[in-house]
Amino acid sequence: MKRIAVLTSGGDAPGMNAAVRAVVEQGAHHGIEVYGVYYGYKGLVEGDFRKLESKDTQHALKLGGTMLYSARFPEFAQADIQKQAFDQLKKADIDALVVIGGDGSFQGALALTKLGFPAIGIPGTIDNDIPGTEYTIGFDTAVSSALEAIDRISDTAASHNRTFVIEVMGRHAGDIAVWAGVAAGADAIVIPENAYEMEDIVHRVRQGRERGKDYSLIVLAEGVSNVDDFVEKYQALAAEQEVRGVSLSHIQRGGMPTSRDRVYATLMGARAVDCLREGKAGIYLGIQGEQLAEFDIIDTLSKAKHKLRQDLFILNRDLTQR
Ligand SMILES: Nc1ncnc2c1ncn2[C@@H]1O[C@H](COP(=O)(O)OP(=O)(O)O)[C@@H](O)[C@H]1O
Ligand SMILES: O=P(O)(O)OC[C@H]1O[C@](O)(COP(=O)(O)O)[C@@H](O)[C@@H]1O
Ligand SMILES: [Mg+2]
Repeated sequence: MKRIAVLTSGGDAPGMNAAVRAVVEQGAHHGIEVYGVYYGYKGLVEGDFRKLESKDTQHALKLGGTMLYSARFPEFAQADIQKQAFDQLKKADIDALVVIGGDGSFQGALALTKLGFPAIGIPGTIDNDIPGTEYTIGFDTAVSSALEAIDRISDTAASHNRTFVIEVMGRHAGDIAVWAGVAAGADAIVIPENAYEMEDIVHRVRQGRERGKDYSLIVLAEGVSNVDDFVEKYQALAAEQEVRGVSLSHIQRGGMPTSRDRVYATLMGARAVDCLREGKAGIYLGIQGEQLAEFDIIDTLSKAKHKLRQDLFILNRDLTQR
């Protein structure tokens, strides 16, 4: 193996750069040239490749976002477009590809592998919504950023004895909401995986106030509802409370990656190169019980479901319920 390429795809996630850097350095360690593909699958089809050296990735390692840029390029689901990418890779004399992204991006990696071009995935998404792996690059930073914002909100919430509903990201997954909510000591966490009754949430918040709490926090996952609609329905049942809603939106997706995101990204970036050298493809990497693990894209992505930490959700519910 002489030359491999790496791309980032889907929503960017803090720590993606650390994974790119590990691919570049592990490649160099084995005498393999590494090319960066710019703008995900769009750049793959257009042949937007540039050789990466240590100096290109050294500083980026600690930065959020992705130095390779990213794109949502739905056209890549089409067979003729995939063939164009295959041809570009062959033309550039590239032997294998590392795809850093989410479940959608892994489908692209699988399509290329089926065409006969070896590709391997690294989970990079703040949502932590990929089956098999307990962890995705960017999740830890996103939770920390959401928590910092919630902590700031709690200062002003306390000063005015208000109830705040804070909408966090996660598309269809409640992981960011659960982790940020537990860490913030939220009065309620509302996620798409679990049904909820608005009356129950109002009741729980009222109980908290009766126990002397100064303010109330409800962490809402975006997959349930947008925050304005939720606040309207909540306020209708809790006329005595002064309620405010805020969506943290893309604030959660930026910023310098935490040490955990950088370390796991580095582990997975290096392992991806090793896997390709061992002839593995059509798989993605992940973490299980703090250890690196490998998952078959076909077997795991379509057949398994991502497991949310329900124990943490239940813990929070028990702590805030009488
Ligand atoms: N079924 C598919 N087949 C091939 N490529 C796909 C498929 N689904 C998504 N992709 C590619 O992966 C990109 C990222 O997917 P997306 O779902 O937006 O984000 P993520 O990878 O973070 O889940 C898409 O824009 C598209 O280029
Ligand atoms: O930035 P966009 O394109 O509006 O997408 C927002 C979505 O992307 C995410 O931030 C990350 O999702 P992916 O990593 O799967 O792309 C989701 O939490 C959110 O629903
Ligand atoms: Mg996704």
